[in-house]
Amino acid sequence: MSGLRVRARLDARDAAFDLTLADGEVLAVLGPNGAGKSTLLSLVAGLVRPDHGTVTLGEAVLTDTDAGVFVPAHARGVALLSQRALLFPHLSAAANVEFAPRSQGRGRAASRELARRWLRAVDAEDLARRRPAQLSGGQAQRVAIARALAAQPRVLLLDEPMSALDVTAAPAVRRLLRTVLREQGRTAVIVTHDLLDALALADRVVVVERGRVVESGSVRSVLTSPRSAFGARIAGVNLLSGRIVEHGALETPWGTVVSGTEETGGSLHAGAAAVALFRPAAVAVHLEPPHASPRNVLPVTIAEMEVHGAAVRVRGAENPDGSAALAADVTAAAVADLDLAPGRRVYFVVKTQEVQLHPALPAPAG
Ligand SMILES: Nc1ncnc2c1ncn2[C@@H]1O[C@H](COP(=O)(O)OP(=O)(O)OP(=O)(O)O)[C@@H](O)[C@H]1O
Repeated sequence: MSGLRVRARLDARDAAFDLTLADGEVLAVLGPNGAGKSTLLSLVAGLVRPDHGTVTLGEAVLTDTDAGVFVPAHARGVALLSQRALLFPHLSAAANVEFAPRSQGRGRAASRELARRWLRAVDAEDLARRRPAQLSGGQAQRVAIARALAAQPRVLLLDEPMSALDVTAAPAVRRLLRTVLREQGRTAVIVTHDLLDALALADRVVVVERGRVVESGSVRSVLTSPRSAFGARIAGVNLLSGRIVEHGALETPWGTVVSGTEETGGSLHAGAAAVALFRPAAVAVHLEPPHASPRNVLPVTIAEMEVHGAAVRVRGAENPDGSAALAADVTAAAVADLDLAPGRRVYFVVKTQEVQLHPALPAPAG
């Protein structure tokens, strides 16, 4: 047996999980509030004991209720990173990172060297002497990532690691996590509310509802053919699939070219299979194509309109490849001003910086 396997029931929280994770796989866990996502991480981390079941990591049995096995959290080879960097407030950043190897019995000099290496890896070397109170949220989270990695965990668990960061700090942490998770081939489980994070960071996604895994597959498959209520709700993101034709530009099979920004640091080369994602709220609807650049102008025939929260969601006809129609969220005033109605030919206009380009993911595993 390799990888992580969880088969556990926790009755007090009405949770019953059965899932496996291959070595080197990154799994994103999505689901509504209170669905049991954190509970799943707690079961793996050894923070809660299931009423019944097993948690295994490769050959190691971490939990086995029948056999009376429950390896304590610190001895599991599992690191948990939460929303807020839980650094020791009285220790410097460097001492926080050193703590992990020290508590595993490494010598002082070796621990110090490891801490330096990991702080450098998260681009926080110059913060080494600062106390947590002197760090911004994003800086503290980078130090917390260094501390988690310095423990050399076999599995990294991340509980909404970007949700407490402001919008300016989140991209750097997301880029760092992308390096840590995707390029270093780590085994990891990331709980997130953000589908775009799932897409940027994970190989596979599971949707958790009421303490159960209700859907599992590639992020794209969950996006394009959701089978759970939550999957359908989160699929409210526009997605176009195609190939990169030049840096920062994707062409769909029917010849539409969309420009966007790549958060992955320029790894998408011409010919690469990719997806472009943008939120309906980022789309403006025009009756004539605007001339201002840099903007994407997508001709659309309105198929339907529906009230969507405080906005009106305007949906185009299905794309030529049968993928979900593009959607725009506009104000009711705009609907009236532009006289929008089904059948009308309009232009969906979206700024380049609102479009995220990502590599297309491989087919779902299992
Ligand atoms: N420490 C706890 N003790 C008892 N019940 C808990 C505890 N933590 C969570 N629960 C309950 O377990 C259920 C699952 O909660 P959990 O925190 O795992 O959900 P979640 O999917 O992580 O939610 P959120 O997205 O809101 O963080 C909820 O009904 C919650 O009230």
